[in-house]
Amino acid sequence: MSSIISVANLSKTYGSGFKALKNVNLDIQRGEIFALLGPNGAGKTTLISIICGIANPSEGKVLVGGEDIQASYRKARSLIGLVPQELHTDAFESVWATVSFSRGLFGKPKNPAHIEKVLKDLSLWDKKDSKIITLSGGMKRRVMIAKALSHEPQILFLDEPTAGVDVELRKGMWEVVRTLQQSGVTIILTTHYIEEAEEMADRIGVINKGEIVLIEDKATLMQKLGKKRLTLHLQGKLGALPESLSHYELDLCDSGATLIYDYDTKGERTGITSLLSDLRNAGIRFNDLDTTQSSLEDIFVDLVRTS
Ligand SMILES: Nc1ncnc2c1ncn2[C@@H]1O[C@H](COP(=O)(O)OP(=O)(O)OP(=O)(O)O)[C@@H](O)[C@H]1O
Repeated sequence: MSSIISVANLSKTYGSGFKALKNVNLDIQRGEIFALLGPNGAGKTTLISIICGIANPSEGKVLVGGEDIQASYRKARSLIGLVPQELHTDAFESVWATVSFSRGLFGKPKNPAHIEKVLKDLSLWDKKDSKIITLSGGMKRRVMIAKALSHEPQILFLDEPTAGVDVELRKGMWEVVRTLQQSGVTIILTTHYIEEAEEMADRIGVINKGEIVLIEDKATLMQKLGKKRLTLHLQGKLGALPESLSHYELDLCDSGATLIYDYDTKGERTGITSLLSDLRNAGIRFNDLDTTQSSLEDIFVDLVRTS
């Protein structure tokens, strides 16, 4: 895959002197769904605003489809559809008029067939003549997506697409996003919901305090999540591990009172049975044991705490 967005050494300092982005480097691949995770105030909206040409960078460069977002603003911007966090539409206009008007803003000639396809893809076709004010919250969100797609962009930004939305509606939205990806659109979404990133994304990026602290394929991340930890609370303290256990990757902690063994739940063998038998043979006894599994949430919380 080739990159459709390339962000290099991007920094943003607001007028107040606040540094909202610090040397961000990020490439978005054509056709992928990329989820940008981060706590409140991490810089997600600032990053999206700069890529979409709404805010200016203090330093660095952004290319969209090979076009510089500042030097070739109109060309670069026409490749992007943006669905902002806040829903703002003219309450008394019809769905059809609202979506068609958005296309006009990009200077594109009328194309009723495209607007019809977008409304059908988003299950809004039977609402095309309804006034926005009469729609449910979920439908209004879909109108916002239809507006963003009206000028046939190659890239769609969804800023917190399911914030404050109930579970049913969130799942419906995921379906919509998948359909859009299948139609060839590259999607970048920001979210607070780890579950959403886990469910939707091909790659996940984590931003904290203006810095990208992780970018990883979801599959690789999930593999890391397949690890489990067995903790054995020993009866007596152990000075060192006996030679007979040296082929296990064990950690002796708590001044020799706890033994830790990490294993792969997806591996062919976990090694637990033989470890327990070798421990018995070595005369090492324990009072208790527990197992824990790390989740994307743990990784996220850890990253955000330590960075
Ligand atoms: N115009 C501005 N002037 C000064 N500081 C700003 C401005 N806009 C945003 N900030 C600050 O920059 C930081 C990043 O804000 P941003 O909105 O990008 O975060 P976010 O990750 O999108 O947060 P949220 O998840 O809450 O939407 C915040 O501390 C915010 O207060």
